[in-house]
Amino acid sequence: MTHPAQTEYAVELNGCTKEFVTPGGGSYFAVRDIDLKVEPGRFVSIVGPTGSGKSTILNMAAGLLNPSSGTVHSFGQPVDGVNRRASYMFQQDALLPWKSVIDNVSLGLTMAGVSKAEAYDESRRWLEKVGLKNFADRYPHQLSGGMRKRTAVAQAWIVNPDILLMDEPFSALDVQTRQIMENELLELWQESNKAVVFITHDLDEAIALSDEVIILGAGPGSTVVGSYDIDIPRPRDLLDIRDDPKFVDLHREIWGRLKVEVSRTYESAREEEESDAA
Ligand SMILES: Nc1ncnc2c1ncn2[C@@H]1O[C@H](COP(=O)(O)OP(=O)(O)OP(=O)(O)O)[C@@H](O)[C@H]1O
Repeated sequence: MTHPAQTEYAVELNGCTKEFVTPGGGSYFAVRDIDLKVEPGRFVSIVGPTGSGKSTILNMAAGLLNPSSGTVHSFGQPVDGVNRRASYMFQQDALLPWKSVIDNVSLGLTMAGVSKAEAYDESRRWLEKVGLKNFADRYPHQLSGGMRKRTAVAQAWIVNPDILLMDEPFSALDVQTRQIMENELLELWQESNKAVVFITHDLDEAIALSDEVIILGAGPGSTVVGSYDIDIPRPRDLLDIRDDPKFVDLHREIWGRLKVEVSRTYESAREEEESDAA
C-alpha cells in the first residue's frame, strides 16, 4: 500500500501547552493544546488579545522556549535548541549600537564563518535592496525608525533563513512608514519561498499581509479559536487594500470573533483589579 507523501511543514506545533512557574511558586498556563502548521512559503499571522500567548508560541517555534507538553518540528526535525532554519525579528530591533549599519547587517554571516570581504559584498547587495545603499557607514543612532527597521530586515534576511518569525516588527513605527515597510516586506517575501509567522495586535495588518490569520482566545490557557484563509489575490498593494470589498468582508468576519476574546480579556482584567481592591 502506498501512502501519500507527508507535508514537511516549515513550522509544526502539535498539542503544545506552556506552563510557567509564577514568582509566587504557582503555575500559569499561557497556552494549551496549540496546533499550528505553516507550510514553506506561506505567510501566517497570529492575532489575539494581550497576554494570549502569541510571543510564547513564536518562542516555541524559535526553540527559545520548550513546550511543557506537545512537540515542535521544523521541516520534519524536532526543534531541540535554537531553530537554525529561522530568523527572528522583534518589536525592538536588535542592532548593536557600536557597530555601523554594514557591520550589523554582516553579523549573521561573519558569525557563520563567512569571510569579512564576502560578508560585506553580500551586505552591500542587501543594503541596496532595502534602500540603504548610502547609509552603510552610519551607526544605528543616526538612522530614522524606518531605516533601523530596514537594517533589521536586511540583518534577518541575509542569512537566507527558511522561516521568518516576526514579533510585532513594525508596531513602533508611524502609520505611513509602517505601510511602506509592510509593502517592502511583501515584495521581498513574494520573491522568496520563506515561511513567515507574524505576530501583530493589528487585525488590518494581519489581513493585508497574510495567507492565513489565526485567532488566539483569551488567557489563561489560550487556544486557537479561529483560522481564516485570506483569499485576496496577490500581488497586493497595501496602500489601497483596505478599500477592497473582500478585505472589508474578511475584517468584519474576523473582528466579530476577535472582539469576543478581547472583551473577555478586558472583563477578567477588571474583575482581577476589583478583587485586588476589595
Ligand atoms: N517567563 C514567564 N513567566 C511567567 N509567565 C509568563 C512568562 N512569559 C510569559 N508569561 C505569561 O504568559 C502569558 C502569555 O504571554 P505572551 O507574552 O506570550 O502573550 P502575548 O499574547 O504575546 O502578549 P502581548 O500581546 O501583551 O505582547 C502572559 O500572561 C504572560 O504574563
